[in-house]
Amino acid sequence: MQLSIVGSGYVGTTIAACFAEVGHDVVNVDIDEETVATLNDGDAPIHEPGLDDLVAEHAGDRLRATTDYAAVRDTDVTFLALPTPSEDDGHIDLSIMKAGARSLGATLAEKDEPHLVVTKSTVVPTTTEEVIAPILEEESGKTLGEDLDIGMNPEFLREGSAVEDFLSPDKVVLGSETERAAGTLRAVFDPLVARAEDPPVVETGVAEAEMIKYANNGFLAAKISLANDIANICKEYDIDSEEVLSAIGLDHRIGSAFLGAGVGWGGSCFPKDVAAIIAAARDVGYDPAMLEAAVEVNDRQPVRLLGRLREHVDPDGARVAVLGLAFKPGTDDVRNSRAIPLVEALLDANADVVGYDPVATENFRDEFPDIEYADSAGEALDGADAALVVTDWPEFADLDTEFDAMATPVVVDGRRIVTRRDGIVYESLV
Ligand SMILES: NC(=O)C1=CN([C@@H]2O[C@H](COP(=O)(O)OP(=O)(O)OC[C@H]3O[C@@H](n4cnc5c(N)ncnc54)[C@H](O)[C@@H]3O)[C@@H](O)[C@H]2O)C=CC1
Ligand SMILES: O=C(O)[C@H]1O[C@H](OP(=O)(O)OP(=O)(O)OC[C@H]2O[C@@H](n3ccc(=O)[nH]c3=O)[C@H](O)[C@@H]2O)[C@H](O)[C@@H](O)[C@@H]1O
Repeated sequence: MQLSIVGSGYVGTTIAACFAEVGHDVVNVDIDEETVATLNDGDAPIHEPGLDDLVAEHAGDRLRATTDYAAVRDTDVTFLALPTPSEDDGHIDLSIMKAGARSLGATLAEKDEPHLVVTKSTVVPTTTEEVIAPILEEESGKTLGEDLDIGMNPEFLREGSAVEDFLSPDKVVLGSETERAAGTLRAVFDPLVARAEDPPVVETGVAEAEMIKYANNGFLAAKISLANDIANICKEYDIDSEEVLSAIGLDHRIGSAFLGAGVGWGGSCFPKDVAAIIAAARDVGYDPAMLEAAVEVNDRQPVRLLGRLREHVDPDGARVAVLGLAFKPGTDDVRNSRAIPLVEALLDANADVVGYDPVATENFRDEFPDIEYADSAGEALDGADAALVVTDWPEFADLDTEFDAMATPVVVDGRRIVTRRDGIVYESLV
């Protein structure tokens, strides 16, 4: 089929390359000329394992990119994969989605045949039907259910495993309100579902599909926060939280995934999506106490980590190595990294901060240009009065003699990743 995707970032580029891989012809529309040029050169504008190879294979053939929205007129289906950031008060910011829908609608005014527009972005319930669809109708002159259809297909890929997650999904969620839209969505996903050996395909309403995404992210974030709540109790009783959490994970009703206790969750989506659904719930008169508690526990973890540090070292004037700047291992993305509130608090306490991350240093330097950065963990630890481990990069598990170069070997581990114990003061957050 002929597909178009508006927005070629983490999601738009990943799904474009994967849709091309399963046999569709795909055109990405993006306002960023560098992104478009990079894609057309056969390179991926974002770095994800396996993505470069897919883009290189299909660019110029089944995959192309342009800044010109008119390209969507030669396609049957358009996916909107645009940013949906947070407003200051946590509400979803739909301004980019609205702008994209306006441009898309204006372009569709010139197309006679019916067209399906699918929300791929994470949007709060009723957005597609009550915000996007009216803009599309107004700009295109088309009528919903006649020569215009809408759908909603939430994305569950994780950064660092985006291609694998999209090509081998746990589930495919297809939200639609007409049989024609449902049939077109099925046709788009049939080759992927066949290739992935038939994952469950959930066919549901548009608003249900929007809510499934928030429920998925909200539940995962809350599961981590509950693990942290339990781990914090264990810590106060000097009980090994890892023993406790790995044991409960054996209960098939709980499962071991996302029980990793530590300094908490960050990234480009959990914080914004949990905040957005809390705000959307309050807008309709419901106070989501569990989701609010998940945020509260999460916000406390960096504070608790600094408290553990203060038990051993006064940060005022101390040289503190911050190991791990990315929001999670396997990515250079620092959006809402837990290192951000920690570095802010250390600087407020007049600490001398040196940061290290295997791949995220340059992105973190954009946020904190005035702190020192090291090219290795060993260099960061050399002469340091304390170390804070914030991201669970596998290489940190192998650190050993590097700690001997510290001025005072105090290691406060926010992710239970460091294995060395003898000859250092080791303090784990949980
Ligand atoms: N990043 C992730 O891991 C996941 C993100 N999502 C959701 O997918 C949506 C997109 O997120 P990302 O791909 O991470 O965003 P991104 O920020 O990586 O990419 C967005 C792209 O849209 C382009 N753009 C902005 N305004 C535009 C316009 N008016 N017309 C055309 N292109 C425009 C930007 O140039 C950029 O290339 C969000 O709703 C997000 O919550 C869902 C699952 C996973
Ligand atoms: O909507 C999105 O953008 C995506 O958000 C998350 O994916 P992502 O943010 O890439 O990363 P995760 O692997 O989920 O980790 C999120 C945060 O939770 C933390 N985490 C994760 C797992 C765990 O056990 N403990 C824990 O603290 C990580 O360090 C990280 O800061 C979801 O896992 C994806 O399904 C979803 O599509």
